[in-house]
Amino acid sequence: MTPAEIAPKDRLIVALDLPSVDAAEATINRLGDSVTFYKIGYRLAYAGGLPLVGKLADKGKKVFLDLKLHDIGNTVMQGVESITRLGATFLTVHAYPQTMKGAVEGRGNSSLKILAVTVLTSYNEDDLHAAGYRLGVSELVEARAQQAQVLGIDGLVSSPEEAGALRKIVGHQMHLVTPGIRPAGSATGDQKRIMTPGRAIAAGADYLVVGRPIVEAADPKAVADAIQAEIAQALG
Ligand SMILES: O=C(O)c1cc(=O)[nH]c(=O)n1[C@@H]1O[C@H](COP(=O)(O)O)[C@@H](O)[C@H]1O
Repeated sequence: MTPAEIAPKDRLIVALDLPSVDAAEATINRLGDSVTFYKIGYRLAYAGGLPLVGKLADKGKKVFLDLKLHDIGNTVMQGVESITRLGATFLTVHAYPQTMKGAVEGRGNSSLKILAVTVLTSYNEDDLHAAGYRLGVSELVEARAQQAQVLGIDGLVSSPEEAGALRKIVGHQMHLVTPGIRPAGSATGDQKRIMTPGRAIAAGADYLVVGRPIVEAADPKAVADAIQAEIAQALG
């Protein structure tokens, strides 16, 4: 599917960063038909949430399984091979060459798409430096994107701040998935490289990942609907 073919509604991915399967199912029910794409990450996956991947897929929803794998290549390959049977659409790995190579091998010809996390959206230049990196944020994001493309990775996770530059590097061959989304006026939390939904879409993002602004809202559906409207408006 080319980016232009992704329906505006399907571009919002709601991060179900909730403490239990019951809490996740309550949020999914409140969001109803508004939301078609969910992300399951550490918090829910390690709280018994993995079977929810298949359950949501059976209901016609798409699932982004955000496990951010990183290990020796063989272990990543075997883990991803197991994950291909869960019914997820996207799976994250960290954008290290051995890890990405293992993930692509493990994914094989299955329908699972591998997303490489370039530089986490909670990191700025100082955080990268403290972690021992020589490159700045944009240089490291772009270098990793180039490696990911050569290795056959399906998509990239970055902040929307890098989406424009990434689009120039990878064209429309790879999905660009951007967390670090904050509707105007909402709390930033630990995110450092952020944009509003409309600006992220205008910058070239295909999919927006939104967690706390929706799942911690008094009315999650109202916030999700407003973000969907902002996405549709930005797409014109
Ligand atoms: O891979 C991710 O989804 C991810 C990558 C990244 O660089 N930054 C990032 O925030 N995420 C995830 O995206 C979600 C963002 O959540 P909120 O900050 O609550 O909107 C969380 O589930 C993060 O784990």
